[in-house]
Amino acid sequence: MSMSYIEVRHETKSYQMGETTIMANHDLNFKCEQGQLTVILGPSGAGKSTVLNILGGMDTPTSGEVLIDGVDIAKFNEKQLTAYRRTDVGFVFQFYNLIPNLTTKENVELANSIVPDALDATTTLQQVGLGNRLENFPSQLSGGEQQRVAIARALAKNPKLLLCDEPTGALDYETGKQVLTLLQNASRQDHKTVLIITHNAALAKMADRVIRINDAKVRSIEDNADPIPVSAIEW
Ligand SMILES: Nc1ncnc2c1ncn2[C@@H]1O[C@H](COP(=O)(O)OP(=O)(O)OP(=O)(O)O)[C@@H](O)[C@H]1O
Repeated sequence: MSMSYIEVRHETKSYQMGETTIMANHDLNFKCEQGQLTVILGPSGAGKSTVLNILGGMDTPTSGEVLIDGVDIAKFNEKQLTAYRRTDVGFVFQFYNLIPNLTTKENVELANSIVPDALDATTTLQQVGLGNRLENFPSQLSGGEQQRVAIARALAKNPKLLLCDEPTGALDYETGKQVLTLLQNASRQDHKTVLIITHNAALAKMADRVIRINDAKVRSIEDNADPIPVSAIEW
């Protein structure tokens, strides 16, 4: 049997706070398939950001294995983690994290410039509907437009994996849907492995796989045979 793109095995992350141990992730086990969209669903404090940070090479687990394309990144040193974050992962955060004194195009080019197989910045911005906003600064764009720049920036790196932390958290309903459509397309059309973490249960319907976590543990894993296009989801 071939391996999944992501295989998380007995992943635990704990924090020692004086006398008490805080379990942020407690023996997580799950897989994500190449080219699929996976949603990790859970309430605040469930451990979602912790596992996303670990998958993105921004943090390392206390124990367990985190296999990405068959390689255990839990064993990586700082240098290997930096290279992994740089070339293999595109990040989309709740609050965009654009560089304020760079234009839309320059924000994407900056990300582009650090990887070998980058896509053209202008083309990628056109793809997310921002071909007419190339020379604008982030402060001149709406929240939804800024998030689309962030998605273009992530896609332009041409990463294998797209990690999204509450990507619609700061957006209104319709704008959120536009952004989610782009992420769904990234898996369906561009065959990226996409992972979204959210507390919004409505997003479960758009995913190929839904992993519910609560209180630091995986509570259920479900596959959708027929994920619904974002445009048809209501919440
Ligand atoms: N650096 C840290 N030191 C101590 N405890 C931490 C640290 N980071 C996270 N935690 C704790 O781990 C648990 C899980 O946090 P995490 O941020 O992963 O949850 P979450 O599901 O992403 O929540 P939210 O949706 O509110 O961001 C929480 O109890 C949190 O307080």
